Amino acid sequence: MPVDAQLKPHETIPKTDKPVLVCILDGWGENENKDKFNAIHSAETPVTDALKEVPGRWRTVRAHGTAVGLPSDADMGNSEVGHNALGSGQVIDQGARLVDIALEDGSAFELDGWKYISESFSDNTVHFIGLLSDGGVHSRIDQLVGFMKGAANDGAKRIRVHILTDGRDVPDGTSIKFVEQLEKDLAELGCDAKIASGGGRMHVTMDRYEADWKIVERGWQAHVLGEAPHKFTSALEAVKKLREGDGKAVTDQWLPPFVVTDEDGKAVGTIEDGDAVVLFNFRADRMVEISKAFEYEEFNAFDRKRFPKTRFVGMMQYDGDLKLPARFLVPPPAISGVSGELLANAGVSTFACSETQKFGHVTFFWNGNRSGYFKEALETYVEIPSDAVPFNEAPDMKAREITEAGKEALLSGKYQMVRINFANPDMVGHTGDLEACVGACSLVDKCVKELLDTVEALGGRWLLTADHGNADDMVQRAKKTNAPLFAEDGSPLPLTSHTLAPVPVAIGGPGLPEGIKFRDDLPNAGLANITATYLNLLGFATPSHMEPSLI
Ligand SMILES: O=C(O)[C@@H](CO)OP(=O)(O)O
Ligand SMILES: [Mn+2]
Ligand SMILES: [Mn+2]
Repeated sequence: MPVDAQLKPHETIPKTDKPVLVCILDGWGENENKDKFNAIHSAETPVTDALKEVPGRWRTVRAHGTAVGLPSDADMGNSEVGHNALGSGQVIDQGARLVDIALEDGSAFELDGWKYISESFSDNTVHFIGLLSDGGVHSRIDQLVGFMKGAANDGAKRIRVHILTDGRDVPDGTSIKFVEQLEKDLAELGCDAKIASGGGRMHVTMDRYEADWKIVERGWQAHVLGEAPHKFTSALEAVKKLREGDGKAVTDQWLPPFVVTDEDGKAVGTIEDGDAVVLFNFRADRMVEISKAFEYEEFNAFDRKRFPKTRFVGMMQYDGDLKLPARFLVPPPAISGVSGELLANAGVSTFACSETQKFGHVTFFWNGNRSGYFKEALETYVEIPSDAVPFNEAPDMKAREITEAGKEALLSGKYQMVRINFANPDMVGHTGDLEACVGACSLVDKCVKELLDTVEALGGRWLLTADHGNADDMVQRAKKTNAPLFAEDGSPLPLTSHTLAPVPVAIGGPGLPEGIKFRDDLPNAGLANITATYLNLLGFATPSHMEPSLI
């Protein structure tokens, strides 16, 4: 669809010289389940509760499935698709769906990326590295199998898979079943195909936004060099043993790196000159660093020790600005006409801030998977460094620091738009620790108060929303009855993933003309409808290529 390059003034809402705040509560869903396992419901949230009572200025929107460009309505939302939608105002076919289509119609095997790696099939090894689950947030096992079958059909002699265990988009403990399933699939390929190395996604390879390069270094050592503190002759044994831990059980997300060896202790799948390497995750954020390690000649993040000359591809191109990686299997979604670009063209000054774990969400994903600025002179991006710990151990995260930075930006008078993301409900939600998550949600509610009070005092306008659910349900539930599920010892089975819940959206501020209310003819609105809504708050009309405004 052609996109508008310029914003036009809104017909009735005047531009304001006061700041407009857009605040994202990451992982804050509005869930029907309102028992104690809903950490938001259990938390002290007087501020966000009160917003629900304001007539015509609070509602929910859809944040999962087809409303955000995912293959089906069984797919939970996530930060990538959520922030893409919030930033662009469009429902775009996302990576998961584009890969499905390319596999279904066979086009994936006609494209340049596939031809490039095919040259390694007859004499070298083809390696697949990625997240092993059916979570559908970063990757899917059926897509991995689809590409491995394609490789075997096209003559690949030797396939090695380097697995990152999940337990975050899927329940903890499912790593075992996915390894069993993968081993069965590998045995059916009819070539020499094995799992070669692996580790938990939060500890090995899948770092993001340079929060901790050690994570990527561990992966490099295991996948490429065949070096890890733990060696096993079978991946299944590796996962089972490593979950037992050393006195204290370890969850799938946090398994240490391991290497699979033959009977003589030799790694079965190091990565060598001439090999092909495929990163099979479609989602970008956690693949950027490992892509740099494989692609960049000049590289200082850690000592690679050996830098094999590989035929390297991503499932997609992960960063449109950096053109990283240069080669890929399926072209990524083309996201154009995003709000950041239109606002920069209109001369609007913007401040964006979060902590490391969500920094790229409010910048990179928001801007349609671009890592740069549109007009640097108009944009200030502030990253507050995240702690490098499991976040139930420090559930406050950097919420206070983000609040301070946001208030300072609002009060400075330098910015017309201030964009904030609070990471806590999502990042603490992923730990499955209910108590920590309840505390985190209470704190975020207080931080929201401080920001809204600041906007109120300045006479500005604000919009508060979220990108998908997470903290709103912390327990696994029976499919039919929704009843919480418990382990044999009576402890609740933690839900570490996002949810399918819709998310709240609220608007307000003394600068907002009194009659402005949400319309009632968009019952199925989704996150993409929010973009035009905040553009309206900034005094601009809805661009023709965006989903309709909620007001
Ligand atoms: O941590 C992540 O990578 C995902 C879950 O897989 O969460 P979010 O989409 O909120 O970033
Ligand atoms: Mn998120
Ligand atoms: Mn998340």
